[in-house]
Amino acid sequence: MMPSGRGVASRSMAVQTDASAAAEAPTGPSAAGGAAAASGSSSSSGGARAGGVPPLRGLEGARLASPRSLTTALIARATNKTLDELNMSSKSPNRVAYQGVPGAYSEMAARKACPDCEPLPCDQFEVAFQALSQWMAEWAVLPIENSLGGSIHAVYDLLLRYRLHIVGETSVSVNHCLLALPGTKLGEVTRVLSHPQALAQVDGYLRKLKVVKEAVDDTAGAAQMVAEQKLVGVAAVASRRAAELYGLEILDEGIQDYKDNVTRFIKLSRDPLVTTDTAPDRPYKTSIVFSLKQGPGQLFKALSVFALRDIDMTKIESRPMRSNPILTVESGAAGAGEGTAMPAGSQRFNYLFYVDFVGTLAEPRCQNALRHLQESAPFLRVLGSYPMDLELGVVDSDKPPGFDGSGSGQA
Ligand SMILES: O=C(O)C(=O)C[C@]1(C(=O)O)C=C[C@@H](O)C=C1
Repeated sequence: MMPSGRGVASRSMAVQTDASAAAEAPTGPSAAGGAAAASGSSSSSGGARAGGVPPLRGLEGARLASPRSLTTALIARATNKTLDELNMSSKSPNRVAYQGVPGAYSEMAARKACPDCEPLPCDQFEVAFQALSQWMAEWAVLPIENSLGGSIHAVYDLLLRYRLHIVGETSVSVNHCLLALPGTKLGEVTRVLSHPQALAQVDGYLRKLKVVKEAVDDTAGAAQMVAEQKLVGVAAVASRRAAELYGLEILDEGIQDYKDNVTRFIKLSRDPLVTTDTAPDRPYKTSIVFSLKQGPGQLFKALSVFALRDIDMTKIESRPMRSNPILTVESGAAGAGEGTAMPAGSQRFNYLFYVDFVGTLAEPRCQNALRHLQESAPFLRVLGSYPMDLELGVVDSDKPPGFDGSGSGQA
């Protein structure tokens, strides 16, 4: 039940069913600075509904008890009909796609990043990418890393496959609760459902409880399942808001193994955010992905382009290059040094490197660094340049913006 990915980029409202038309990754020439062309997109007005998406109006007009998420199958139908099935306004231009159902941490991040938007629940990460690519949403907000669990690899892989742009980042402080049907005692719980990241974040706690863990698509979805199916002896790891939305009792709170549990989310748009300001009043971050030439020292050379210019690198992540996962070592690629080297013709894995650094594409030193990087990177793509979130986790998941009228975080 883990999210997976495949995708399409389209500029029309026309429905695309063939997800294999994905903007595939690093086969073409370098694309440094590719994000610098179009103008940034923004606008915000109306459309938000308190408490999330209302229940689905079924095909016969019946109202179901709980909201339904956008799925690949729904996307493949006519767009307006799809929105109608989700009981969402087809007139609202400001939808923000997120993975999960109302009460998910991703919904809180979406509300924080796009305060005036209507959250569009999607059942998989990839569906959120598709909703944005196909103009069913104006933004998508997706988790990219967690302070305890690390990177969310599926989102990194999807970033490469879709031609979307990172235009913001935001973070949510994740405070997990153990939720069950009202009247349940902690000792009666034998099975616990949640998102794999959430289960990992409360691993120590659940070990002590000696329960069976079961992964589902999102935390709030787990709560919804326990409530709707009236699962006795089963608990969900989810937010306090999920308990309120689905009528569950909070058996325990703050159960994550480490108190500081923050998830960083990225905000995606079809258009890049362009700044010509070489010294913006708020620091910017730029995210890139690149491959390397063969041979020793290539990663060192690549990263030195930032160090040489005093550019602060905030993150590096390597992922298998799925389109070309195995490299055959070329003759001459082993370097001139003495010692053990891989002989020509032997094979090794091939990687892509995702790097975040502080700076904008308008800054000459960043432009020079990327130009320099192209010398060792046969493939280079800018994923986005965007204002940095400087207050990690300042929005508590117990008090998400848009519910208490106070928060209006920005991304
Ligand atoms: O399941 C949710 O509530 C989500 O929003 C997903 C997600 C994740 O993918 O990491 C987000 C924040 C928490 O770290 C746990 C789960």
